[in-house]
Amino acid sequence: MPSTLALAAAGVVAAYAFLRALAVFLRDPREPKAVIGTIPFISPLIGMLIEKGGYYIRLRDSLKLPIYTLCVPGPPIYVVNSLSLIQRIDRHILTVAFAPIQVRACEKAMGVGESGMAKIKKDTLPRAFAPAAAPGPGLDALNRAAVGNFAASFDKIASERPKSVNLFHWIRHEIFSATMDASYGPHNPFRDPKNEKAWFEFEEGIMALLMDVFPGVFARKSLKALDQMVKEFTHYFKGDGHLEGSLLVKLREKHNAAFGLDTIDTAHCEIGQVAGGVVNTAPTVFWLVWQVLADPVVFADCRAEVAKLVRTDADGKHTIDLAEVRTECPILLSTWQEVLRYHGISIAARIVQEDTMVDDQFLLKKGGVVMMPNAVIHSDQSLWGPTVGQFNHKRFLKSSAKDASTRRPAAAFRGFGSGHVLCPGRHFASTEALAFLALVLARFDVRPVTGEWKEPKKDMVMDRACPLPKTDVFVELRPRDDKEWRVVFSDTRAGINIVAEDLGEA
Ligand code: HEM
Repeated sequence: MPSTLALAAAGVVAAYAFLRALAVFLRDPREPKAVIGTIPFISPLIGMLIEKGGYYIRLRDSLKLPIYTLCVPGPPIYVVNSLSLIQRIDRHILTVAFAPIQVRACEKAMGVGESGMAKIKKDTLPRAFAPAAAPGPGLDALNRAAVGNFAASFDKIASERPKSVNLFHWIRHEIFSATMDASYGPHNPFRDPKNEKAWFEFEEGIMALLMDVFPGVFARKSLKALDQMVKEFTHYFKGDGHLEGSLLVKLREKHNAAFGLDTIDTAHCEIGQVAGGVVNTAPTVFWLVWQVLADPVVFADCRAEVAKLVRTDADGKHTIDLAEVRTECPILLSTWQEVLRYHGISIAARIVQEDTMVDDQFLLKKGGVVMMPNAVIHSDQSLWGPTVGQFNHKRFLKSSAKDASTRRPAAAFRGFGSGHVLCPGRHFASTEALAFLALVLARFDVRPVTGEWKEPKKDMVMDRACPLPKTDVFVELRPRDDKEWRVVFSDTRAGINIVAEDLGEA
């Protein structure tokens, strides 16, 4: 009689053989090579959940493949490692599409109702606000309002001298309140701290809502916060608050109405716009500020550049025009771009709409998910040269172009996406980030409370452009002088051109 142990062992072996065979036989041989892992279907899932963005770097280094298939329960996931292959996949706009991701976000994360979803699924979503965020008067007005918000907040902090803050929480609050005020104007619902609190509660559960696995259990707080914010936005739009808001919000409302969405669905959709406006900017600005403050060389270069923007009257009053960060601060700009390259972890995801052959070489099957992790491209030595692993704040300076050790091919920089999915908020966010940094450097001496700058561990979350800090960094903000500061933002109608498409190199 076989022992229970032997029976159990035989069962495990049979189950293993079955799963492995399933993983192999369910595939078409023309699909990219499969990663099955030690436990078929489960190992890749565990890698994705535990290592998050770091998993794809590890697989890139161990597999050395241009593209591979992660065999997980459900549709296959195709992960792309090669920049040239990404560019070729990008051409299949209709069959390897971004729109289904947006549709899923509307339904699962923003909670748009049935009738709204029927309209959204039928037609493609309008890219309503791109003109308001492109270089021009609309963008200038938006950045001017955000900068005005920073200036008022910095005056207040200076009066509370010296003030200790949790660096990430402080930056997240400043970016959030400036961006919301600039977007929604005097009736901005987030001026009420209870709504700002609701936003941060919602934000934590976005991934759980998108995954749609028992959201009532795993994202309960987020769903409650969503309800509260939808009520506030419904009130905002019904009361015509948007008519006093930015061009951005006015255009969005107009397009939603033309699209046939009612006020409640518009309020739901607006939650996605808030997410677009802040979830990536806050952590990216955190790493920018961290990188500049923690490295004495970067700090000295950036502060010297900002000092040139400050004009001081005979009575000691300072004036700074923060529109000049776009045109007069090449080192700040290069540092920003290097932060997006070095720390960036965005993953561009697309859904395969019908079987698609890429270059007669790789089959992407209908229903599959294509993932293109930026960190994989941004850390590829064959693209960036031997210094790829180093943070070099001058990498993107025009004068560094001749330095063979710091290559920087324009198309390999994917911090704001590329091709037909290019971030429309890139000029706004870049200007906002540099203006914030310039103001910190001009107005405060910032010291870590522990006496030393220690890099926080990174949470490589999959729904942000940069990692979230896992540990707190407390700093003391000490005003550099007692003088009055006049912060302005002149109309220059300039943009911040760092992606290949803006540089005319795409
Ligand atoms: C540092 C800040 C930001 C970063 C790093 C960032 C990054 C990105 C990236 C990488 C993509 C492409 C995603 C993909 O290929 O799947 C994207 C798309 C997008 N971003 Fe941003 N973003 C930032 C700020 C903003 C802001 C401030 C807004 C809105 C005002 C915004 C709105 C959007 C929208 C709507 C899309 C989708 C574009 C489309 O439909 O084609 N982003 N962003």
